[in-house]
Amino acid sequence: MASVTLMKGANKVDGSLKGKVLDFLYKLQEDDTAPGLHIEPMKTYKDSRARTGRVDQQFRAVLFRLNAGTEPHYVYAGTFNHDEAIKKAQTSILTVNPVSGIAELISAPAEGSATPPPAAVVPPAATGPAYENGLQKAGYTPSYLLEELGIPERTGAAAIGAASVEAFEQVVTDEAVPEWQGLALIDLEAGKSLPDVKEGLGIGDYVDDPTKSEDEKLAEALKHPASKLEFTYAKGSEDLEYVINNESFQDWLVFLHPAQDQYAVKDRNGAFRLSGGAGTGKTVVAIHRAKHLADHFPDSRILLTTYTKTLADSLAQNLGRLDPGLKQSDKLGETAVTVTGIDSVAAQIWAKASTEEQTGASSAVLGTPDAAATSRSNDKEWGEALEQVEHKLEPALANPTFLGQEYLSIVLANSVTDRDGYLTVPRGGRGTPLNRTKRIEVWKVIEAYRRICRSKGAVSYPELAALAAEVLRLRAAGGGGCPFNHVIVDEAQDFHAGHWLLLRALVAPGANDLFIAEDSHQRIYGQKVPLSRFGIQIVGRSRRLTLNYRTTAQNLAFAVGLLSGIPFTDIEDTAEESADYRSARSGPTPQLEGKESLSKELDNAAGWIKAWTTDPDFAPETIGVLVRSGKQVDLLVSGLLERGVSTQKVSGDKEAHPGEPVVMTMHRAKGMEFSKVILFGVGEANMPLQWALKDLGEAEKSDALLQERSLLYVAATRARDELVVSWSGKPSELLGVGA
Ligand SMILES: Nc1ncnc2c1ncn2[C@@H]1O[C@H](COP(=O)(O)OP(=O)(O)OP(=O)(O)O)[C@@H](O)[C@H]1O
Repeated sequence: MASVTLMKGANKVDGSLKGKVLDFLYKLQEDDTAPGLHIEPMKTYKDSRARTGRVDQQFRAVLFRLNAGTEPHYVYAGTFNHDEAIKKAQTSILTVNPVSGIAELISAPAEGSATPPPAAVVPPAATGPAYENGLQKAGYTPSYLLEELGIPERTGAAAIGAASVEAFEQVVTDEAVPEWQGLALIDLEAGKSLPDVKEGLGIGDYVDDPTKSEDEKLAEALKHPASKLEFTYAKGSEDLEYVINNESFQDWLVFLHPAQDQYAVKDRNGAFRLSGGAGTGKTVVAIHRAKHLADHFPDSRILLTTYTKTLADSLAQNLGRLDPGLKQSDKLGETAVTVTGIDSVAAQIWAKASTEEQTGASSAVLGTPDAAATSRSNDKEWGEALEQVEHKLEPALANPTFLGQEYLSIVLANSVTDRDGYLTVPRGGRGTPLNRTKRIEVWKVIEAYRRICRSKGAVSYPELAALAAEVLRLRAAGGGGCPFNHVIVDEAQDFHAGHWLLLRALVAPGANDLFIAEDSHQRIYGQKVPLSRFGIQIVGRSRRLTLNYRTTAQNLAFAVGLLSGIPFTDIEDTAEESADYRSARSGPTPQLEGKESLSKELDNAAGWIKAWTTDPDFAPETIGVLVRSGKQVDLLVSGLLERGVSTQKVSGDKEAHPGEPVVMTMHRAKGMEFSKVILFGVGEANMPLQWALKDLGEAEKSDALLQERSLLYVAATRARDELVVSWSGKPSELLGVGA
């Protein structure tokens, strides 16, 4: 028997070779002395542990053999063409970094060669705009980086000497530079302090233990949190299969950043909030946390929830990928992980409540015992209420946006059921002040709204959430307990007061009760409401992720630029930063293209899609064309078809099929990602949507504008590799590019 650790990239072999690699590794685990494996040491080597093994006639596996326990342990570094494998085995060294204690595979120049490893090459000089290197600015020197972190002086010098963003990225993403070193340099360059960088990577004071053999030290180092960025231990044959069969873009299933890992597994003594820019892995952490809690508390009932059904379906699918054996259940309150959208949770609780519970909840929330709740109301009923009631409200108050927000954030959030209650309830946090006379007028409309909805047997989604919360509250007060032990929320920035009431009622306050992943910059629905109002205390229990795994540094810079200078606050009203988001990937600069007519803009989009899809290996469905409104989706699909480009419209719960680029609204693209993205129609007429701002008061208008900006940020951050932004006529003011 032998045990095996796999290195990142182990899965990056051609599909046809995967089966052979797996066979080789199974046999290695069973018996490393089996003759068919041809495990051979190198004649010349830099590391005496280096071996190659025979995968087939042409391909060899590169391995490092450790004697650190009762059975041999192999670190598998990948499968390569015969000659390449020999060279890699001869020139690579598996070692423990003497300063950080992290395991790393480094390359040494081949015997007799004077060529230094790539990181020593001085990167090209700046070609783009003036670049201020954060390492230079902070006064770091190569010797300091070596002393404090163990980053070789040659790498440190190259990073400090980088004179452009591209040159810096070339250094930190160089294959010869261990991943943890690249990430540490990216963090330091972005201005993170050295102690924070060390903490983020789990680097403490490493002390060499002379009583241990070198192999024992290596085996220990492989367990360091930052070693897990590149090395993963395969427990048995199932683990081997899992890693090797992984698609290349699903590295997150196995290789977590130490910060991500920590947020996934650390016990919390109450609610906890994880924030972070788009693509920093909040969803990845939420999924890992669900699995971690299920593994560690096998008798518990866990809810993983988010804003929409589509996103919930994708969470369920990815949780299934992470752990195919994990019990998932659609039934609320089963010992399992339930993955479902928050509105569906509310609907299920209400539907299953007893008549007595429904009557009690309806009286407490709506002031009437008979909320039938058989259908859903929407904004239309506000229009009807305004028509039915004689009121003296000015246009800024007499509109569905203001009234809907007031109703949700003040009336429902505080279970106000009558006029006196409304006249005395505190309205802190609402932008538009209301004196007593105005409150009386507003209440008249609210009463009419409630009456109209009741006559239709309808409740709104927020009402349903508040009703479900009250059902649970009544049940818990009667000794019935809460349906869940742990609740994990993704995309929490869009949750409204009704949702927060429900979340609080779904799980009792206590250890690991609520884990909240959110990004205030991506709030595109609803109102921000302080969580403390709902008995959820996260002040001081909040952390941020800043490394973007999804998009290139160029796309990220563009997206973050959309937010710069605009103040954002998080769920607890604390200023939210965006300046320090960063990416370790590089790609083309986003293209901003204004055309004189819609027809020309369509020509342009068709041109991009045709160019991208000429490569037969490129999957067309990884192109996303995103627009502001549903109307534009239809226009685009037919306009592109006229130009010989067939696309698919994706809306609602519909899933995209392979073979065609996807056209959808920016709202629908929330939480998704594409290789290439065109943001189409980002002109003055479409963004911000003028009709959505009509008649709004100052506070509501500025919030609506903020949400339009966030929507553009959400849309721009869907692109992994390439981004094109186009418009016809004048550009949107949100782009800040001038006419
Ligand atoms: N440790 C990791 N290794 C490799 N890829 C990762 C890692 N963490 C995240 N990713 C990838 O980065 C992308 C973004 O991750 P994720 O969707 O979790 O981010 P997010 O913060 O939830 O983004 P958004 O807020 O935009 O929805 C995904 O493609 C994911 O696979």
